[in-house]
Amino acid sequence: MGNYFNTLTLRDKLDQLSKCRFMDSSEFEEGVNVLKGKKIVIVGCGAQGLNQGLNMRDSGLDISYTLREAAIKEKRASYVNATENGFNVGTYEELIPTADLVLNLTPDKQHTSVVNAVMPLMKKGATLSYSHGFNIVEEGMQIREDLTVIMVAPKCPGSEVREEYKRGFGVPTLIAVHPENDPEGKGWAQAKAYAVATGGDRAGVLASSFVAEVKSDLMGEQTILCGLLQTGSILCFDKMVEKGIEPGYASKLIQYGWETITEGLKYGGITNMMDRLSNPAKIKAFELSEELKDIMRPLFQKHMDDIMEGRFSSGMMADWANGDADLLGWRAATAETNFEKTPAGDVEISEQEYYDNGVLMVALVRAGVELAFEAMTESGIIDASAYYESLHETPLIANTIARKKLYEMNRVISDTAEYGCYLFDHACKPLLADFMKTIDTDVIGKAYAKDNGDSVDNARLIEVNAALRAHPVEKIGSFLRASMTAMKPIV
Ligand SMILES: NC(=O)C1=CN([C@@H]2O[C@H](COP(=O)(O)OP(=O)(O)OC[C@H]3O[C@@H](n4cnc5c(N)ncnc54)[C@H](OP(=O)(O)O)[C@@H]3O)[C@@H](O)[C@H]2O)C=CC1
Ligand SMILES: CC(=O)[C@](C)(O)C(=O)O
Ligand SMILES: [Mg+2]
Ligand SMILES: [Mg+2]
Repeated sequence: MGNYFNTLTLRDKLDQLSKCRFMDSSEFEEGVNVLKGKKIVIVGCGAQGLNQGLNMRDSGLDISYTLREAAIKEKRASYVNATENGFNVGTYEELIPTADLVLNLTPDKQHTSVVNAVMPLMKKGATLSYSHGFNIVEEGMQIREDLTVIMVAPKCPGSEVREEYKRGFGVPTLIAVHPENDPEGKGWAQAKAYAVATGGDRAGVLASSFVAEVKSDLMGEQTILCGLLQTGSILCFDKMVEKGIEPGYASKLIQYGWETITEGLKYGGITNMMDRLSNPAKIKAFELSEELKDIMRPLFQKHMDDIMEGRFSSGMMADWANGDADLLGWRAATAETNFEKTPAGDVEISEQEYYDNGVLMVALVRAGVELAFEAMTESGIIDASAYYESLHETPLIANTIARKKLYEMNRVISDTAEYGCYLFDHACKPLLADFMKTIDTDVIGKAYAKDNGDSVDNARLIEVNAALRAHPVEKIGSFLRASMTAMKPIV
């Protein structure tokens, strides 16, 4: 086994990276029928496992969970998750032999051992499914040739896969069939039905590839989605406290601010988020984000290059081999940050105040979304995939921070995402040190007001508005959001 992507010719790499077809809703008219009555066994009842299973059962499918014997014996969280939600739970030997589909929803670091344990028990002609392409692409896992291998990858943290489904919406999802494993030609039909069962078809589905999913997913999670929200939370909090803002207020402004300002993003792209600011504040946010883009662009490109060339994966797998020493150490260090240790204050902050007093946060979101989108599309990832992985998923990650700060984000996202988030954060904080020295409470913690009140230069405002609307993420975004007719507000 080795990195499958690195064995491909450049032509094949580009071909696999460019697999990205936005699927029309008419392609899902069959609903879940292809999977009706099929035995679907989920390995692992964690962030994706539990929440996908709940959605799929509500969609009428036969779902059960198979866990490690130790998890059952010790009644671990995964066992409690499954049984408290009324699911049947069994060992591999009990459930895998009769399974029509086995969904591998265990942590990426466990995939090789899990698949090696499960595969011999799988009946002839069954299907193995993943929600991330890491094991197939970065580790080159070989699957028994009679088995069908598919991927249904929600572009969303597990908890929000369930929350959006309960609202009657869903989350954007990439589906794929592994070209080496589709012996009966049933992969796409099963992947489509699975995407309907999780609610993904209500948000948008891309017919993608294992390669395109893994390279874009690693990039989104390390940079804009988790890395930058972590760095931004810590830097903005420390700056406000340094400048005398009451810590409880500062904590609340950040904890709930990302969620509030990115709701504007989810509904109307960067344009709508920026339009929620006053004209002077919009121009200020634009100028700050232009500066942030210039400072952070090399770091975003480095992450994209490390992911494309396999350096990220080999670095993370070295930590796996070292007992997750870095992951666990960095997780503990995050818990010790002042932002994490300061509860949100008992203070009223209106929806508009989160925008008005969070101009720097708005600037960070614009800079991060555009940089991640640019780095991905410059490296062969198609715009629709880059949109789901940068702009649309940011509010879904922000929902987890609103629940229980960075702790909750890092708990819900995969260990792979968490590891990459810390890598980015460690590099980005020093990179922004000089920039942060120029920052004061006029752009974070207090409402931005120019010296001369709210007048602006019209020519400059027109120039800023045109620049915001001209970015390619806004063009593909308005197309994709047009099909999100079932999108609901989070409150
Ligand atoms: N987290 C997310 O939001 C997203 C994750 N993904 C992908 O989904 C997959 C699952 O990730 P995620 O939900 O985060 O995983 P979690 O860490 O939340 O799930 C852990 C589950 O896997 C079980 N498990 C751990 N190790 C083993 C093992 N060696 N053998 C059998 N079961 C094991 C655990 O059971 P036990 O109680 O025994 O430890 C637990 O049930 C990954 O491929 C990830 O990349 C994709 C999109 C988003
Ligand atoms: C939540 C999600 O999409 C991530 C960030 O890719 C992950 O948790 O791996
Ligand atoms: Mg992801
Ligand atoms: Mg991921």
